[in-house]
Amino acid sequence: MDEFALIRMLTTGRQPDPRVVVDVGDDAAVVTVTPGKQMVLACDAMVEGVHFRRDTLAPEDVGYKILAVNVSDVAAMGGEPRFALIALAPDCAWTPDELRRLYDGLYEGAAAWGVALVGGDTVRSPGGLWLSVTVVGEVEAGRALTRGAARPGDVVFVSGPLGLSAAGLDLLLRHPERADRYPRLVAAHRRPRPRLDVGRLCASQGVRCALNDVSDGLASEAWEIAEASGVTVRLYADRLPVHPELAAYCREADASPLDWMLFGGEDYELVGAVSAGVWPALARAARAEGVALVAVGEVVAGPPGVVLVEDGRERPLPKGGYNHFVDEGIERAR
Ligand SMILES: Nc1ncnc2c1ncn2[C@@H]1O[C@H](COP(=O)(O)OP(=O)(O)OP(=O)(O)O)[C@@H](O)[C@H]1O
Ligand SMILES: Cc1ncc(C[n+]2csc(CCOP(=O)(O)O)c2C)c(N)n1
Ligand SMILES: [Mg+2]
Ligand SMILES: [Mg+2]
Ligand SMILES: [Mg+2]
Repeated sequence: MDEFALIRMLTTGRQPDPRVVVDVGDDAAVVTVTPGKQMVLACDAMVEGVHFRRDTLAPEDVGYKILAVNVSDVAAMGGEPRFALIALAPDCAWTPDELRRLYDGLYEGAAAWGVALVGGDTVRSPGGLWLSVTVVGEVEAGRALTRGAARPGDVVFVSGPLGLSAAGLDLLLRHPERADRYPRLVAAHRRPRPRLDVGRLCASQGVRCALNDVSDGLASEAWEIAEASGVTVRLYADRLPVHPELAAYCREADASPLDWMLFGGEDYELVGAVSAGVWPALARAARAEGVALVAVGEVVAGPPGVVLVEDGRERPLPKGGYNHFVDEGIERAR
């Protein structure tokens, strides 16, 4: 199948979207934006062998996940996703049918999150699949939630349990025969759920709120907030919500839930900070929508960084977590 036939196969047969003025098929897409809103733009890539392997994600999961991780960044700004472009570079081991299945996952996510896929690029990779999505979202002017908005006295919260995706990956790589026993761990890894509900809730309160999505691990994302805000973030180990499946798998695998919760990554939950005065109303508003925000720490004045309180003792937490060049050796090779 040649390049043009492949693009046609992957992109035809969709319902027209009234927001899209010029769709796939021209030099660029043209779309309608909402007057008075600001655009939110994010771009995240996934690479075979780095973000997934053929035995950890099915083609449908790869398509779903590349959109989910991009939508998650829009959620972390308090925005709503609208449009997406995808650059796709398969090697010759990927069949047209597998790429079609990848697009099935992509379109499933697009329908779930209100995203119109308006274009992309298709090139050949010399080895392994590489793909990158650019997502365009919108937020009410002046309402975007940044990493730099945390202040001493704030409550630090998370939108749900952490460490599930990393434990799910460990399970899929080391004990695939046990995967059926841990459906939540596997789902967290293969089908992350971007927290648009939480991002929108935080933005709708009209209050100062720092927000970040957890892609590299809670420790790393809390560090990002601490550095951008010029504050110290204090986390309490015993306040981090431990999912029962994570606890059960850790008992079986003789692993530490805390390590996965702090450093595992790919959670795509949100971590935020709001003033202690605002926190009860935010938590109540979330509960009314069926969302359990969990207070896991506080912001204090001090050098930018993160500290962890465990068994009554406080210690500095390194900016550990997933880091492409540290893990893959560029940093070490210097
Ligand atoms: N090659 C690049 N050129 C320009 N800007 C970049 C580049 N790579 C990343 N950025 C920008 O750097 C900032 C941080 O990017 P980063 O990828 O760390 O955040 P993230 O997407 O939230 O995290 P993750 O990729 O782990 O999900 C973003 O503003 C991003 O757009
Ligand atoms: C096969 C395989 N090995 C390792 C991992 C773990 N992993 C890869 S990238 C990343 C952080 C998020 O990516 P980014 O920072 O690029 O957004 C994590 C935790 C995986 N998913 N699959
Ligand atoms: Mg990124
Ligand atoms: Mg992010
Ligand atoms: Mg990252």
